Amino acid sequence: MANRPTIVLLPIWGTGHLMPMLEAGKRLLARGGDLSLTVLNMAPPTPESAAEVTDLVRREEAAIAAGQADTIHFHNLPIIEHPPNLLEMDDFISELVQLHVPHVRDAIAGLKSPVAAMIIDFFCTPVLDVSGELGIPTYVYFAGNASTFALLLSLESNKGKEDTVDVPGLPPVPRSSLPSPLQDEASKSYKWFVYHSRRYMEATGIIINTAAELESNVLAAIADRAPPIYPIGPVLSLKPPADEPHECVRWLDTQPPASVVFLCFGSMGSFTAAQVREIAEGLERSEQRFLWVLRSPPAEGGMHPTDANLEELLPDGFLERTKGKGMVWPTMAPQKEILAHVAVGGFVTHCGWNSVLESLWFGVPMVTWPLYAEQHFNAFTLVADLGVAVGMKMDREMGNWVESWELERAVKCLMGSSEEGRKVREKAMVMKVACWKALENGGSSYTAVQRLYARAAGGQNVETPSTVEDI
Ligand SMILES: O=c1ccn([C@@H]2O[C@H](COP(=O)(O)OP(=O)(O)O[C@H]3O[C@H](CO)[C@@H](O)[C@H](O)[C@H]3O)[C@@H](O)[C@H]2O)c(=O)[nH]1
Repeated sequence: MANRPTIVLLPIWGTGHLMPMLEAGKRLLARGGDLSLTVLNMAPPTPESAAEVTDLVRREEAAIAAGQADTIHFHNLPIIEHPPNLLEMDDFISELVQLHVPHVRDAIAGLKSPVAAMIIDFFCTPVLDVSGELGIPTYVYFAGNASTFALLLSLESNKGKEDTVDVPGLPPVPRSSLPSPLQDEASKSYKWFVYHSRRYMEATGIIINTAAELESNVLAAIADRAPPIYPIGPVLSLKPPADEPHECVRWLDTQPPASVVFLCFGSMGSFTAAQVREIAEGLERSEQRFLWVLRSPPAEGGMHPTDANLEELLPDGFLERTKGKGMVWPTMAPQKEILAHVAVGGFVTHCGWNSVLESLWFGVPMVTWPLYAEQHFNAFTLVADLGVAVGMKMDREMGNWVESWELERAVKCLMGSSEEGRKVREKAMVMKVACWKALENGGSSYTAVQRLYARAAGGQNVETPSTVEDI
């Protein structure tokens, strides 16, 4: 049907942002109603991220053709000249979004369908000018967790604080755990985040990829300081297992239950050759079984990690000595399938929020190795608040350097018989149950999607609890 009302999604590129927003949109569609989604795609700034987005859109379009025809439309925004690549990543994204504002206005004006609502990425707040002008209810989609949202809301009240900062619902947060852009209050990135956090207040609602049970203290503490919050997660894009299992999965099939520690560092994580050697030594000494996704730093001028040359990087004889007990995989791996495998007992992660949710979904406890973005802050909350991870000592000034003995200690602690490891494993299982329940019919996230649908799409006959405590 050509003119059914549409919900416009405005994601930024990158798997960690685009996929969860699309999945959230699909959850709204799944609630029925005569509704479609229109995804406005900004041109990604690098060939790698462009390939990633093209691939994703192609797969989605194939799926739509196979059954969901006519409900999701992809609309490419015009290619614009990028701001200089020398900017910090967060500045770059915010400035790029700002340059897109007139094109978003034109794209919406050109739509044949009436726009019921917009859902925009949390970097896209300049677009609130357009939705305000056109009178379109607009929701901010927060792809990170509620704790990070609460941190952004409290930026200005924490200005000038030296050792720790106060985030509603959390224990005092050491400044050293703040995301890098928020450590320097004079920086442009910091100012951009203050800008975004002020503009969140103009949104019709805030959708967060979390479950009420995961971050109940934080959600309760910010309920009256923000527009209505919809914790609808975990929003994961889980696919049925491939017909032909991946090589990593086949290798896991040969390992005992809960015996393997999995190491993987997101879409952008990579290490220097010296750090790779340190990891190898730590893993070998830990005597734990492992599956290690190892990627090398980006090529000059690039932003994405490259495939690793294992022969060059790993210590002499490492692969031979760890044969049968360890596997090193030199490129992206199917992380969700791996975390779902019964042989996996622990996860050394960069603490990207999607990776954390995927780990909790499968009840896998973690060791934290944050690298960039808000990951140091996530690591703090995973250890100090949620209790689902073992922390590691690292030198942030030295590119998040971790000594081999520290990795050895943390991995043994997570996988072995220590009291700390036992508690962390137990808590991860509790969170797994909470996450699954949240998505069940009547669960907290299920109900939050109902509330959102009722408001954003004008759905009928749905229960509408009015506060976070109600869900
Ligand atoms: O070899 C790999 C590596 C990654 N993934 C997947 O890629 C996604 C990675 O997402 P995430 O863990 O969130 O990491 P980033 O891609 O680094 O995500 C960015 O966006 C997140 C959400 O805002 C933030 O929490 C992160 O800090 C930020 O870096 C996950 O679904 C992984 O399963 C794979 O499947 N295979």
